[in-house]
Amino acid sequence: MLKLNDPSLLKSQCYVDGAWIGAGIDAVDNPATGEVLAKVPRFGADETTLAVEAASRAFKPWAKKSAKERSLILRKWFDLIMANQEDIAQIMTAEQGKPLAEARGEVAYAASFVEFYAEEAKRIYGETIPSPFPNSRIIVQKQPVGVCAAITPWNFPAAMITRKCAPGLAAGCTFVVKPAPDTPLTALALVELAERAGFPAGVLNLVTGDAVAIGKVMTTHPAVRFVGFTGSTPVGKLLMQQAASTVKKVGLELGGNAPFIVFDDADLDAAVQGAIIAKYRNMGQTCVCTNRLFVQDGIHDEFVAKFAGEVARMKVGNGVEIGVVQGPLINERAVEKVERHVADAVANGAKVVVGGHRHALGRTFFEPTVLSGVTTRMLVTNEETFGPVAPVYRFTTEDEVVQMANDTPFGLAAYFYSKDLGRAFRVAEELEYGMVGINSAILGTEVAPFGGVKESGLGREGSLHGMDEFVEIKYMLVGGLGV
Ligand SMILES: NC(=O)C1=CN([C@@H]2O[C@H](COP(=O)(O)OP(=O)(O)OC[C@H]3O[C@@H](n4cnc5c(N)ncnc54)[C@H](OP(=O)(O)O)[C@@H]3O)[C@@H](O)[C@H]2O)C=CC1
Ligand SMILES: O=C(O)CCCC(=O)O
Repeated sequence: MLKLNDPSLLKSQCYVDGAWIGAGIDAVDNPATGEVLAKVPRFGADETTLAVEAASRAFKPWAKKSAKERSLILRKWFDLIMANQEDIAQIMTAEQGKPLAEARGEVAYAASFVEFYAEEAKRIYGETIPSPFPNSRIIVQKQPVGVCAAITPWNFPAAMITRKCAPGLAAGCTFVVKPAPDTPLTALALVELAERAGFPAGVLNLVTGDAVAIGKVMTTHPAVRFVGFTGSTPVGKLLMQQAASTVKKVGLELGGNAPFIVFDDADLDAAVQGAIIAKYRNMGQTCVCTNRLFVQDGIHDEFVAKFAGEVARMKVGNGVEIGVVQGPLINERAVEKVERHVADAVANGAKVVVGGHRHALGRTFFEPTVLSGVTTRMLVTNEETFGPVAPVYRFTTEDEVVQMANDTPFGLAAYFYSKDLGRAFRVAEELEYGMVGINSAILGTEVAPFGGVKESGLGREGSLHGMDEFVEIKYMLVGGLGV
């Protein structure tokens, strides 16, 4: 059972127009134990329409508040999230599976977006442009887009919500959020803290339930002006199509197929540590986790031996246990996908260096795995595995590896290790990705623009640029001034 300092953070109702509503129907379970943690409502089109209407009524008064007033409420939300960091982390590990240390880190990461955009709320500046017409002025003003919808995944149950909502709320938008069915409890705890922080009724609403029905309302209701989604590319494409019917803005953070390249001249130990982080964070279940490791001939065997040695030492178990660095995968479907990818690679000639099977703990646990001798004919090359499997490819030249790295419809994150400064700029500029880690395996921070190119998505989250999605630019030409 979950033991929280503040048990009232564990909610099992949805939040619409400032009220907690709905009966608990859909079970949320702990992927490590199978224990049912709570049941949440199964809402559909009708309740989502009510939530959109509430957000629509709340929009004008919220947008008319001064930037400083909105900023202060966001700041209070940040303070409350950090004051309850431990409870939210416990809820997150229980429903999502990531080790407690990672969950605490995600809560702080989630809060950082709220803090950052509380500050940015006061800096949504306009422009004045020298007018080509006599006696006139040109003024450009930024205004909030209106009601926004956010559909979020289970792998980052807190950060994907705040990374979308904080800039929008700061700009004066209102929200309807649909969290993933595996992880609604973290989201509900955040909303409970938002209520305590003082967001007026209707400004932030959350519904759980039938994804297709909820998504349909979010993408077709004329009052919704922006739809933000993080998840798989096929669902992102569907939402984009649906949103076209009323020409909504869309922000999409979709799948990745991140390359991690180690050149002969790399710092070997740093590259091994980087590969561990880039591959096994959240059990390989992040869109920026590396899906393909390319290692140059001269350093290949040494890298594989050191890397596999580290991976073999990883402790697997329930994320609340001390020393555990690899928890369960989100569900058995995810384990089956990982098994399919490993079996396909082995059938086509790859060698299992370490791992390769379901873990002795059973059900949702999979052994952290390293495969060598991987070729581009295998499933792991073309599909996001989203699990703890590191396929290692051998390469010879820089041109060859850049071509292999770019040979995918995806373009979210890429990483490479090299001490050659010329190569660093050359390769970074050639990689067709929205984000590139150079001798670094961590990219996410509230101060930098997170997002992809090609089929990995549209728009950016975080940083100054993350605000662009939530504002419309209005140009005013003021004539007849006589000056
Ligand atoms: N970019 C990323 O961070 C993520 C990528 N993925 C990738 O996707 C694969 C599958 O994972 P999965 O969880 O099924 O991802 P999905 O894209 O199916 O789910 C993400 C979110 O979208 C919702 N959703 C699904 N279909 C619709 C719809 N028609 N309308 C509105 N919302 C919808 C889901 O709700 P519901 O579950 O109720 O359908 C969930 O909240 C993973 O293996 C991974 O490769 C997954 C998660 C995050
Ligand atoms: O997997 C995702 O969609 C979010 C990545 C988390 C991050 O590093 O910001």
